[in-house]
Amino acid sequence: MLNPFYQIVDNANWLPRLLPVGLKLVQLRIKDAEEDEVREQITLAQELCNQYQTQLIINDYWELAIELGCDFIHLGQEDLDDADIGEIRQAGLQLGVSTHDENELDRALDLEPDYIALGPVYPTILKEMHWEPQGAENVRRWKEMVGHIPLVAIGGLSVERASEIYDAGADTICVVTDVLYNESPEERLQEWLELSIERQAE
Ligand SMILES: Cc1ncc(COP(=O)(O)OP(=O)(O)O)c(N)n1
Ligand SMILES: Cc1nc(C(=O)O)sc1CCOP(=O)(O)O
Ligand SMILES: [Mg+2]
Repeated sequence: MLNPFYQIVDNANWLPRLLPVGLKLVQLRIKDAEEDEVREQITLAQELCNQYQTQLIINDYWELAIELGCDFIHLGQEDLDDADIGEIRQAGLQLGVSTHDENELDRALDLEPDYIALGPVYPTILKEMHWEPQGAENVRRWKEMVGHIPLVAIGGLSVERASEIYDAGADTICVVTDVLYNESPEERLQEWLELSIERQAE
């Protein structure tokens, strides 16, 4: 089962701050870096996540993830164009896939992924998106369509917006800025963890 709270970080240096608070599911999402730098970052993230028994998911770099013995990757639709899914599965990696519309969802479902992400649920300031915000209504629709596959909601989510999105059917909520751009990332993460523990108890 995926943890109900999922944090994306852009650098493994966040991990010594966030893992001691109790973060159990984290994605390393590095953009615009040399391969050696990414390799170092993944290795550091693996060491730290192992210490805290936290699930590490590598974004984009599926070949490095295989080389370094990672066990979970996240790929978007453009990443899928270049990825060798057979090699990824052969290496035993779990796979999460992004979706933004029903065509993308069909493609993702064919891959029998370990989770499906839907975004952007709300407007995000992190990156330019070509899709209108999905809203709680599409989270509900996606959950009906993905069935037993865990559904990850991403994009513009905050502690204040979380209950509506969990209620709509998201199994896990993934964020970047709500924690990392907060005045106190550790305190904001603590709020998320308390909320998600309450959800798990329900
Ligand atoms: C959990 C989660 N959902 C969606 C994404 C976005 O992936 P992608 O569309 O490949 O875009 P980039 O993140 O690579 O810019 C994600 N990373 N994680
Ligand atoms: C990386 C990413 N992918 C998205 C998608 O919809 O596929 S939304 C997103 C950014 C999420 O950041 P924040 O929580 O700060 O809005
Ligand atoms: Mg990607």
